[in-house]
Amino acid sequence: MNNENPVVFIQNVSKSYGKQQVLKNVNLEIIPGEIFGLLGPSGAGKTTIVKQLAGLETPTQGENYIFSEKMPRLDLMNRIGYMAQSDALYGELTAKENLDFFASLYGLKGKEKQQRMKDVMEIVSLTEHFDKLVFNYSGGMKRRLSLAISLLHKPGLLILDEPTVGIDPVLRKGIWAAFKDLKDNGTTIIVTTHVMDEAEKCDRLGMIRDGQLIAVGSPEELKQQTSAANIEDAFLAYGGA
Ligand SMILES: Nc1ncnc2c1ncn2[C@@H]1O[C@H](COP(=O)(O)OP(=O)(O)OP(=O)(O)O)[C@@H](O)[C@H]1O
Repeated sequence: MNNENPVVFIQNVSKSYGKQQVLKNVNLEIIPGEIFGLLGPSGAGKTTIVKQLAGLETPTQGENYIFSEKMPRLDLMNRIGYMAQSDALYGELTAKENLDFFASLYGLKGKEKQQRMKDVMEIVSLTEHFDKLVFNYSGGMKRRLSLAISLLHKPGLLILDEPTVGIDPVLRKGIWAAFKDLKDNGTTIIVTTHVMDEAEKCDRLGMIRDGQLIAVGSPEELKQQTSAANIEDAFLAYGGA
């Protein structure tokens, strides 16, 4: 931990939908410039956490702070990039038109907008598909376009819900290289995943099961503390079965 204020501060957060409690007293700090992974099985509560951080949901109890401001806050939206689990794209438009639409929403204009659209398409290796209708994109291409859109306004905090689902290993490697570059430029990144080799690439991980954070630490720390050979075994040792 360093002395800077955390980018994300989750304080005693619980969430219920009707009678079902899906988050149970979650406490977490995410520090500037780290890649933080939320790891857990389907239904554990990962999406619920990141939706709250993106300002799309509110907790039943507790508070979420981003850049020291209590969420949700509309004026923080231009400092946060959010990529949802399902792609929110316009199929009848080209990739370029989709980018143009979202870039305008973020207030980008003129040459800067055009340049930024090119840059983000390059990051996700879609440059040659700029003018293709999104309807004709594959699932993995749509994921990459969604990622490109989340990067348009150079957010300080990037929140990515299963960003690499449906993306082949070669492109996945490229995307993780892009995450490292963004991190090196000071971006803080949160990714949800249940892919173990991705979890290994995070600076720190939060293991979540049944709405509870059961362990937080670097992949090395988590393995050492449980004498596990890999993250999957560490997860099991913390009770993540
Ligand atoms: N709007 C909602 N109304 C009712 N229940 C919900 C709602 N959103 C989420 N849930 C429930 O909350 C629990 C946690 O869901 P969540 O989507 O956060 O899990 P997850 O860890 O992201 O899973 P996955 O990896 O499958 O996306 C699940 O039991 C889910 O059914």
